Amino acid sequence: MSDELLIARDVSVAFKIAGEFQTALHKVNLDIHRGEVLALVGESGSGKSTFAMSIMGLHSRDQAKVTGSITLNGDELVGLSEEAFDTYRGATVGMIFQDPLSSLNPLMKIGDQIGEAITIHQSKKTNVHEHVIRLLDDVGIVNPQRVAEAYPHELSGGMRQRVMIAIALANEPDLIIADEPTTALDATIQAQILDLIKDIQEKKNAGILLITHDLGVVAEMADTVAVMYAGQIVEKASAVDLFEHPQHPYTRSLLRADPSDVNPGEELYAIPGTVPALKDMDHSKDLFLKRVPWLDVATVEATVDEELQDLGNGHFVRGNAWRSFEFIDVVKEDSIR
Ligand SMILES: Nc1ncnc2c1ncn2[C@@H]1O[C@H](COP(=O)(O)OP(=O)(O)OP(=O)(O)O)[C@@H](O)[C@H]1O
Ligand code: NI
Repeated sequence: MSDELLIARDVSVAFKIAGEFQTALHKVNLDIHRGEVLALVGESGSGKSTFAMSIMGLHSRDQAKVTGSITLNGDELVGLSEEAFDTYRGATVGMIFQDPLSSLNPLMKIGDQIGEAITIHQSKKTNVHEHVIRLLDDVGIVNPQRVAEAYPHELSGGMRQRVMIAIALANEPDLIIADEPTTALDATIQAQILDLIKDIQEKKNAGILLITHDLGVVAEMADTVAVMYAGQIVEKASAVDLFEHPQHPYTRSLLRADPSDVNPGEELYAIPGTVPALKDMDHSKDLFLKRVPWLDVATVEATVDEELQDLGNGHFVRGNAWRSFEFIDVVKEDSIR
């Protein structure tokens, strides 16, 4: 497809822990098209940020081994030198993180920081100030002249996140990676920032990789959803399909455990157990089976297919082992247990 922006194929990442490489990400395949918002969801420790960091070349060369292929606009990123990544980062990919305060320089005026982001990647130094003001205006900052003169600590959390977005947009990137962009913000501010990101995606036709724990955010923002568990994609589908016809037990469990979906007085479903430690991740097994109490694990010890199964309509799911079982809906399961 011609509007293909990011193509990740068999991307694996291993971290050197106590002298040994341990797999944190196992053969991830994902595509992001221009103008598409792809949400990557999964519990803490499932490997979401590890994937994002491999797109941005932020893994340490000695401590992490990245394999497979990631192309952006057709250019291969895996194996690029630090220097090559420096120029490409910010120019082609913009990043928005959870905590803007730690990414901003406390000693530098906002306007200068945005200006620096622009000048690093553009040879023309003319009218940097004008460009800075326009960017601040673009992200909905009402008094851009004044904010350009301010220091980070003088701004609220929501304003700082707007500034980070302005920096991410400074060079009109094709892809924006937003890793928990609103987790640290109040609900009202969160909604404003999400609107802003949505607006940018529409106006600039940028592709967005949105990493979040919040399924409400996914429902509102995402075109496509990829569900990650223990370093693997276990399911991916259009957002509508995923919410209406979740297949993998992990996806079903996540949906069931969504706090925004629970009625007052109702107990929230908690997925039993935890994501396995890296050393315990045998990717030839369905690593989630242990955490589905209503399946008889002993009889489902079968290995699972490496490839995601194509259910049609862009809906993919991993693993056949659990499918031969009469699957009891997670919701009903509560009353059975
Ligand atoms: N630099 C590193 N060295 C060693 N292990 C790491 C490193 N970075 C991540 N890991 C491990 O890789 C796994 C995946 O971590 P990652 O941060 O990608 O998860 P995540 O899905 O982004 O979680 P969260 O939702 O908490 O941000 C975890 O077990 C983590 O401890
Ligand atoms: Ni993360």
